[in-house]
Amino acid sequence: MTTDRKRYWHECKKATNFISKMVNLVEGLDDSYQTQEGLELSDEVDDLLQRIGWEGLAIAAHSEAFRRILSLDQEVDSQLRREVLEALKANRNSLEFYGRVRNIDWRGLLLPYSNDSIRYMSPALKLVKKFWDRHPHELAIPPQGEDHVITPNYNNCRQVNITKNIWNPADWKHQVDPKPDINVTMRWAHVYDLGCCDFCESPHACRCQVQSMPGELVELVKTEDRGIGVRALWPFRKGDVLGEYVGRLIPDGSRPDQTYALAWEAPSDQRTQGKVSVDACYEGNWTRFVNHACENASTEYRCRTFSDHAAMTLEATRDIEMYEEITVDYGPSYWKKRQCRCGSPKCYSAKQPPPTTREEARPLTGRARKTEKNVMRIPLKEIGGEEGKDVAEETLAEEGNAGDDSENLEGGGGEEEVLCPDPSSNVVVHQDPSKNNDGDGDHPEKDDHKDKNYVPGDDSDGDDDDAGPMVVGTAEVMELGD
Ligand SMILES: C[S@@+](CC[C@H](N)C(=O)[O-])C[C@H]1O[C@@H](n2cnc3c(N)ncnc32)[C@H](O)[C@@H]1O
Repeated sequence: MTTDRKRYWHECKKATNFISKMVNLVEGLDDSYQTQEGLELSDEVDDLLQRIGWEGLAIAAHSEAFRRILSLDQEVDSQLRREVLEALKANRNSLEFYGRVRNIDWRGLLLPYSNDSIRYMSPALKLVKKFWDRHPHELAIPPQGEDHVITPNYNNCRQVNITKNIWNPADWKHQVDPKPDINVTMRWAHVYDLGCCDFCESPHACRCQVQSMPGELVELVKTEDRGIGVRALWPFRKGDVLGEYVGRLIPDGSRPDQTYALAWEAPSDQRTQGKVSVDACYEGNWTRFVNHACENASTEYRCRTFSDHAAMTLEATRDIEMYEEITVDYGPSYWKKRQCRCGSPKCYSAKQPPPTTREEARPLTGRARKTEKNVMRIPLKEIGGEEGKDVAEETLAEEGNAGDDSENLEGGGGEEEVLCPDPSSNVVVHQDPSKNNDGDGDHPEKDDHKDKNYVPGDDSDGDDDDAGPMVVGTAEVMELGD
């Protein structure tokens, strides 16, 4: 066994012992806890379990510091312990996301107790079926104080997580240059000169990968006024390649709403300019949720050649602290017709008065409604929704309340999943009945998608869906006409 594996194995063993102790403590089985302090501790643990559940406790159990905090053998300042426990309770969702992105096998720690009726245990084990079968970047943490986990969606379709770009010839069928039948971003396609690998300098397809570990260590959070954003769960360093901006590769100019469209351009070949866009509105990964900052943005997009293709990467331009929101500068042109809310004195939108209400926001972006042709909108009755009501709203939070041993944790009463096929593709998009997010930062119930007349790309409601060009780092996000 390598040292790392050995260390991990020891940590798991310690976490297992810790959980066993906690089970005994909660069940009052261990006499050694029947001291004055033990009784207090058992109350505190009980309280903690009601808030973060056994799953939260099992995730935290992998931390040496946390185990010490709840250890009777250690001299721990009770004030400090209370503060840590309070912080955990307040950040329960972050804790679960952390467990997910770090692949912590918290469930393995709890399974031995699945047949005993330990207090609060059964919701934790049932929870797996719903909450934990989602990719963590298909879920966003709500603002502090709220419990609902948010499922990001766009135009009522869940924003699914993918790991690779999608090239579908159907998206390119009217295209002459490049021709529809070949994915031009691939190195083996030899349509454009994509240069050598940026990392190993190989002129041929190589095995280089964007490191997935640090890149995955982020969580989606609902911001107050900028929709969903991304927060670091790891201290990144300047120069780290955090991830690849992936999505559907579509011809430049083919989608009216460019909120999530990023121009793909290989710097080694001028002919690539303005040809391909990486559109991540429906399929993409966490990088699409990185919000803009006019000043001191922490990352930039770059076009890199590596592995078997040329891709847009998101790279740290300075050190990023753990828990800091990751930002990128979209460039001034993106904000010509949108209102930036970064709050910086050097804000691109500073010349315009910031909208204080949605009403005031309208003139800034008020435009004629446009129809997004290649998105199929399914009438409610076809998807089993209630007449007169938009797509059903259930939140994962209802399913995922660890302290609640209710029936719907099992799955039946939870989320209704509807398939929303994009007619131009083979990819099936899951239509999401839960709360929406269209990037405007408003309460989901009041968002555009509740509006029957909502048309993607319409900015008359001031939510900045589409407007001028967006420049990110060295790349430019396509400007699409009306
Ligand atoms: C690429 S998306 C970023 C993720 C987005 N917040 C979401 O919830 O999906 C870009 C959109 O996010 C919102 N946004 C990002 N940064 C912003 C900022 N500084 N001020 C206002 N809105 C911002 C705008 O609606 C923008 O069109």
